[in-house]
Amino acid sequence: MSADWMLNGVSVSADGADKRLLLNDVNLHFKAGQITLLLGRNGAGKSTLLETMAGIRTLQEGTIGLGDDSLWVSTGHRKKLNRDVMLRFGISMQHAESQWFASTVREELLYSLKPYRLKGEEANRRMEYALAEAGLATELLERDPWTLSGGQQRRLTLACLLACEPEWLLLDEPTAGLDADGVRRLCAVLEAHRAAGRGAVVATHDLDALLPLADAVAVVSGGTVREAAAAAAVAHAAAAPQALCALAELRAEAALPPLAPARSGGGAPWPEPREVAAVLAAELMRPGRVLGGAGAVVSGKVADAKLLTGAIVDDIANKQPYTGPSLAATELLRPDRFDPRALILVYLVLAASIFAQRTLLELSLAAIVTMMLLVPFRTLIWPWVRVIRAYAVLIAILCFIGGVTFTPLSFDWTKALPIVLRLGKLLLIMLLGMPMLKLMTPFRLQRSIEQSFGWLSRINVPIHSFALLVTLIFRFIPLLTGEWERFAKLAHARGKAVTALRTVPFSMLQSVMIPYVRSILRLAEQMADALEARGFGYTKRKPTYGFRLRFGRSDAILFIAAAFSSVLLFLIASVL
Ligand SMILES: Nc1ncnc2c1ncn2[C@@H]1O[C@H](COP(=O)(O)OP(=O)(O)OP(=O)(O)O)[C@@H](O)[C@H]1O
Repeated sequence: MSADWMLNGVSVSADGADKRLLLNDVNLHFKAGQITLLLGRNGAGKSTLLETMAGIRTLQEGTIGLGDDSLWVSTGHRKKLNRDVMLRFGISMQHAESQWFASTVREELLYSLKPYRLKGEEANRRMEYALAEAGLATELLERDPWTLSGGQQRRLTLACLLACEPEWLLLDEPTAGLDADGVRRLCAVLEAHRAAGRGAVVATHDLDALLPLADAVAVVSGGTVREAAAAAAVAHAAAAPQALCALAELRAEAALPPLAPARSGGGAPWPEPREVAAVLAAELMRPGRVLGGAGAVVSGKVADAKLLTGAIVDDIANKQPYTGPSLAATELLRPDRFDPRALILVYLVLAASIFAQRTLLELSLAAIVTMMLLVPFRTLIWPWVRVIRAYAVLIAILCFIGGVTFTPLSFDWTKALPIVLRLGKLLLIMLLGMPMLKLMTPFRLQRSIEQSFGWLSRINVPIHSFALLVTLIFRFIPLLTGEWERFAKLAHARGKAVTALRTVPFSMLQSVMIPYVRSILRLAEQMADALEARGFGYTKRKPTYGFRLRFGRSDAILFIAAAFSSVLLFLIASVL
């Protein structure tokens, strides 16, 4: 029998610019020997919850434990993942393809098994067993996972998990893309897993397939989780005694009307699903009330179960207050809010005035003006904090090296000052550029170049090629970093790495570099195909654009604010 998962006061925020809370004060107890379903609308936070349990997301607050062991352990002032806990569970992520990087199915399976340090024979036995359980032929072992069908890839994710024989299965949408046989196999695997005293947490929308299996259901909504029922929120025909028991419990509490006269031709004591759903929703909303025991029941038909669960989820979700950033702030940070031409003009104007500053006082004033202009966009700068800090340290070191004299030992400030001025100006210009990357998409940037300088093509200036090149560079930088983050995620989820999240451990670098380059080339190919489909690269045919940029009111306001600040800085520089 394995141990229970305990989540206490778990909060997680987004990695991105707005840092909004994705999970807020989640308290959950997943029991070993049970299958718990995570239900909720799209975007409710189910995947986030699973990834948090798997240690792929940093905890803002709270603790996660498997039995007596913590997922995160303190080492000095830092927290580190607990490898022992990592080895006890397996996670399959929502999109099967997001977890591939090896060139064959065999290598993928071996990669999952690597942290368990098994002997060759045992590893082979596990691979064969896992493939058979997932219903994949051994001939597929030498195939590239990317060339498998969607359903086969989903089966392979299951095989990768089963090969490791984990105590806990964390599954995100495991039935997506599976055929009927695949679903049957998955259910059989889950039932066997439970029978062995092990546990599973499954995020799903597929109630038809998985609700009949579930022991417990938790409803995720707006980043919080309510235990809809300690036992399955819905029981199927096979669990009728348990279901009847729960129904009786509700009746005993007068939450449901007493046994109704038998319905037409029937004799079944089931109330209408909608009736039960309404009662349950009311019960769940009652302060301090969480349904205990068997919780709630509905007719043996799973279709009815859907109605009930849908009603609960909708009801809870509708009562969640909106906790994201203010709409005005979100609006301002939208990548299509400003015309890229306005942003580039603003940048050039401000950069010129920063370059014109000559003294430390002038530079300080330029810094104040820059900071004031950046306040509304500050959340777009947070992700760069480490880079900024590293650059500031570099300035300090270079200043020290430039200013220090050894005969006699002293510090000559006049020598250090030019370094501060030059690198300080660069820092301010760099800060101004950081939000730009998020405020315009590569495609809009390309449009802006073509719209403004398209006329040059009439005199044979290759402006379209230049615009395309700029777009590709802009698009490729996030692609490189995004792909690296995916590899770091894999290193933690499948490689069981315990280094800081978003980093690949040194020991794994060698095995990751070639797949990384291969993956980038594959993405580049996909991108080239997409561009070609839009008509790029054909000189005789105009590409399809779909929109035309317009210099609007908000662009004008931004430009006026920047121009005013710039003139002010030039004036100060000439007066001082
Ligand atoms: N890295 C991130 N940065 C910002 N927001 C994020 C990030 N990851 C997830 N989110 C947001 O968190 C919310 C929850 O996402 P999650 O993928 O957990 O939902 P879900 O319940 O699994 O949805 P679905 O049923 O569609 O799979 C969504 O609003 C999503 O946009």
